[in-house]
Formats: sequence, C-alpha cells, structure tokens
Amino acid sequence: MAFQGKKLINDPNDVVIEFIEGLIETYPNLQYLDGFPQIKVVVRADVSSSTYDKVAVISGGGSGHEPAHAGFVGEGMLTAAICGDVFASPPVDSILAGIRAVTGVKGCLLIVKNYTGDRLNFGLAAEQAKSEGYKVEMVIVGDDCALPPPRGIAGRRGLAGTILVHKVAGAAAAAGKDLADVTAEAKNASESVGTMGVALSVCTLPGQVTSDRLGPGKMELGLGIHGEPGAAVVDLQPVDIVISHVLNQILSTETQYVPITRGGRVVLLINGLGATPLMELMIAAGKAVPQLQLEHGLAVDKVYTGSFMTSLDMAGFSISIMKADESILKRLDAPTRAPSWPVGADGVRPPAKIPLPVPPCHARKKDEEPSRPQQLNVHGIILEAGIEAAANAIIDIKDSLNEWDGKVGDGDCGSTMFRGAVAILEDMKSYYPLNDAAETVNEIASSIRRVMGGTSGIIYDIFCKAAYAKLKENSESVVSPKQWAAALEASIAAVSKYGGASAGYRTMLDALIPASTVLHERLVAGDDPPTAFLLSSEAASSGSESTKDMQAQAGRSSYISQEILSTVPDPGAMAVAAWYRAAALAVKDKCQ
Ligand SMILES: Nc1ncnc2c1ncn2[C@@H]1O[C@H](COP(=O)(O)OP(=O)(O)O)[C@@H](O)[C@H]1O
Ligand SMILES: O=C[C@H](O)COP(=O)(O)O
Ligand SMILES: [Mg+2]
Ligand SMILES: [Mn+2]
Repeated sequence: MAFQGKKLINDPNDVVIEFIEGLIETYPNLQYLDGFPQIKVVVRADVSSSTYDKVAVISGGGSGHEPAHAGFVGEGMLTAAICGDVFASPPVDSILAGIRAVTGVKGCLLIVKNYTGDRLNFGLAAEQAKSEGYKVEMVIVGDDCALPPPRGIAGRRGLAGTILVHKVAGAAAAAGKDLADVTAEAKNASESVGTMGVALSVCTLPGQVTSDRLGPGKMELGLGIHGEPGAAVVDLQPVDIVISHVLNQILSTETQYVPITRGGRVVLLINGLGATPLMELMIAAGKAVPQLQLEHGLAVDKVYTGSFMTSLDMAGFSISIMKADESILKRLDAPTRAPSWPVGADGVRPPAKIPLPVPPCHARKKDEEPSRPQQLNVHGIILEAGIEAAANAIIDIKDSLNEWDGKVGDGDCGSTMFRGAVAILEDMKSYYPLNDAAETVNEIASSIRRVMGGTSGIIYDIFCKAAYAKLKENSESVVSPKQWAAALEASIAAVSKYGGASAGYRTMLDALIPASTVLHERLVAGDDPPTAFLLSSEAASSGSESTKDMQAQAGRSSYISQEILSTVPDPGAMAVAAWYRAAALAVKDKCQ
C-alpha cells in the first residue's frame, strides 16, 4: 500500500532553502551567496575570488543527499557546494555564480557525479566560465559497481565514493597544488574507488507518496541514491551475507571496476543512506573489515563510518572501497574544517551573517534588458497563446510525470518541468518581447536556465538556444512556419549532439523527432501551417507512447530493468507530447 511519508517540514518546495538556512546557522564558517534562495550556493565564509590563492574545489548536484555536498564545504575540502532541488542538478546560473564567487587566479576544479543533469549543467557552466577567463577543470565520478556496464551512453552512477574524491582534491588544493595537479589527484582518486548500495526501504520525496515497490521482508541490492530501483530484489538476509555479496561485487575480477588486487591496501567507507541507525552502520564496519582482510587478502588502512551521501530517508547503506596509495592516505589524513568530515566542527561565531555578494555577470547591459511590448501584434498573440498553453499543460501533468519518473528515474521530472513552466509564465508577463519570436525563445532559455536544473533543464536550455540561433539567421522578427520547422530540427540536432542520445534511446527525442519529421513533411506537402503543427503533435504523442517498448540507452532509465520500463513511458517524452500538443491546439485555435 502506498502512503504519504510523514516529514517534519514546512512547504515541500522549500526544503532545500530551509536546509541551507539551518546549515549556515549551525556552522559559522559557511555562508551563502547573495541571490539566495534563488541561487543555492554554500561557500566558505573566508574565501573570496578576488584574493583566493588556492585552487577552488567545487561540487554539488541534486539535494536530498545531506550532508553531501554542502556539509563538506570547509578549508581542506570543498570551497563551494552548488545545491540543486531534491534529486535535480542545479541550473547553470547557480553553478556559474558559485564559480565566480570562489575562483581565484589558480582556477577551480568541478567534481561532478555522473548523472546526465549534473554532467551537462556543470559542463555548460564550465564552458561559460572559461569564456569569462576562469581556469576550470572537471572530474566526473562514476563509482557504482552494482550493475554491469550500462547500456548506451549513461556510464556508471556517482555514489558515496565521491566524498573521498572531494577530500583528496580538497587536501591537494589546500597544500597549494596547481590546477593540473589537483585535477590529476582527483581523477586518480575517482578511478581508485568503487561503491555498491543496499536498501531496506524506498525514500520519500518531500510532498510525494512513498513507492510501495519494496515489500516487507525484502531488500534491494545495487540501488542508486535517488530512490531508483536496484539491480535485484531479494529476501532480507543477515548483514554478514549482504556484506560478503557487496564486497565480492565491488572487487569482482570480471568487471575490474576498481584497480585493487590481493595484497593491496584499502580505505573503507560505510555510508548510511539516511535512515540507518549508527548501530547498524558500525555492525557493518565491524563485519566488513575482517572479510576484506581474511577473504580478500587486503590491508584496511582506514575506516570511515557514518552518513555522508544519503538518499533522503532511505534505510540501508553503501560500501565504498578505495585503493589506498601513499598519496591518497596523506590527503585523507590532512586536516579539514568541513563540518561533516568525521573530525568534528569548530569555529568562532561571527556577529551577523551578511550574505556574500555574487560577482556580477557582465553578459548583458542594463539598457539591453528585454521587455514585453505594449501592444502585441498578431504573431505575438499567437506566440503567447502557444507558450501559455504549453506551460499550463506541463503544470497539469506534473504529478503524472513525477509518478512515471519515480518508476524509471528519480521521481523529479514533473517537479523540474513544473518549475520551468511557472517561471516561463511569470517571466512572459513581465519581459518576453513577444513580437520578436527569436528573442522570446532566447528568453525562455533564460527562464529555464535560472530555475530548472536536472537533465530536462539543461536539455531544454540547449534546445531553446539552438532554436534561437537558427531563428536569428533570419533578420525579420516574423518567423515563417518553415523557419519554425528548421528551428525544431536544429534544436533536436543540438540536444542529440550534447546529450549523446538519438532516436530510439528512450528519451524526449522520441517524441520530438517524429513530430519534427511530420511537421516538415506536412509543410512540404502544402498543408496549412496550424494543421501541419497539429498533425505533427499526434506524431509526438504516439512517439512518446512508443517509448514503453524501447530499451533505455540514456539517462537514469538505462539502469532500470526492461520489465519495469515496459510498464511506463519515458517521462521526458510524455512531457514533450503534452506541451507540444497544447501549443499546437492553441495556435490552431488562434489562427481560426
Ligand atoms: N541524453 C539525453 N538526451 C535527451 N534527453 C534525455 C537524455 N537523458 C535523459 N533525457 C530525458 O530526460 C528525462 C528525465 O528528466 P529529469 O527527470 O529532469 O532528469 P534527471 O532527474 O534524470 O536529471 C527523461 O525522461 C528523458 O526523456
Ligand atoms: O541528486 C541528483 C544528481 O546530483 C542530479 O542528477 P540529475 O539532475 O541528472 O537528476
Ligand atoms: Mg533528477
Ligand atoms: Mn528525474
């Protein structure tokens, strides 16, 4: 039976904001940037980009993994943590604000867990920061050992081993190393660690219904940290047996995920997933060490036990094993003031917390600010109707998107899309230059970039930017139907280029591509444009339904069994079908 999980929270939409407020009250050495709560960036209170003479080490990602990542901000570890909404990567603008706030002359290293949303949002922010003159490197961590190499392009998931990579990189930076060396040490650490998780319960996203996937007496092996289903559901077993299975899996000579062989030295991290009592974690630690020594012939140099990278309130733990060479041990032993690294926190409470200013972005001058025209022309009226209908369709379908994403992803697709839709409606009222279609599309990208995050956030950002570039090739502000069709094609090409997916990968492209093909065909055949648009929306709908039969080769769904996938369509594709059809109907209506 599914039930609404009880939580001691206020508005589910404010959990990340209120977490950060509590965190900075608790730890005087931490601070957030001005622009909070829109920008959710936690930084060291003693660091400013204008004077910082060390490499800045920046991480972050979706929230819901507390204390990761903000709890690891502090001298000797992270310089800043960029906090996304629950399970959704932070948007590009927040990441850029973080980079600008703490990156000094030596540059910054971004440590990113391998999730599509994180990789793309951090990747784009890195590119932009580089174009502003910052030195930026990025290391992507994919330490999951539970699954065979995933289908398609997704790669292995980033899990709790990432915390050890933060520590190694943070200590290297604190020792004064330059960006190339800090990056090399982080890369070596990420390639030296393997992780696998087991869960006894599914986590509850704030404000959402808990999945009843895991029956009583069952446990899940090889799960991720976003409530996504694990590799296998088995009967609950004694912890000795669970640990033996997990260690064998991580150290498997078949997958060779970690470069650890008999006679080697290792570091062990026992990580609680949010609702596991310390007693059980210590039991796990006490059992894992002798198994590593006696059954795998390894010397255990160091053990960390606690909750480092959680999955909200999930019961269970993950085990990470890192090859311990001398340089790694030195970095792990180096001092840090990061409050959640297991050494205790200290600090002198400053008299008042004044938000640190974010260094401004000089991309747009004040007098270039767009504005909504006093009077909309006929094209502006149609465009507004289309955008409004599309955004409202997403608002209406939010819960279904979350439900589908809860089965084949991490349950946030609807919330992420909803945030984008609300921002678009709001921004449209005040400043979209609706009589200029290209510039309006560019403003939609800005709304998305400001609030969305996640894979869908960055993908729609890329989508709109590519459409904008295509539309700008035309000097007129009025866009012809064929130009719209060409813009859609350009957007699809860009999403495919940067996201790596193509037709049949079970993504939103499987709705967009058939729509674009039919739109092109119908326009060439001479249909009147609103009819062509409407017919193409049918192709989007059937394309999105057909994702049920597809093997996922991109994003989180590629970790999910075909058995589950065949019961649910791809949420991103369903979202496309919804907004596209609503826009087409609205346009048709206005053109009558
Ligand atoms: N590489 C990709 N290219 C295009 N779309 C993708 C890609 N990976 C995932 N998606 C789409 O993103 C949707 C999920 O969006 P969202 O829930 O925001 O992502 P996540 O939580 O995984 O970051 C999927 O249903 C799929 O349609
Ligand atoms: O917590 C989630 C990850 O950091 C972000 O992943 P996502 O945006 O791809 O869902
Ligand atoms: Mg997500
Ligand atoms: Mn998701």
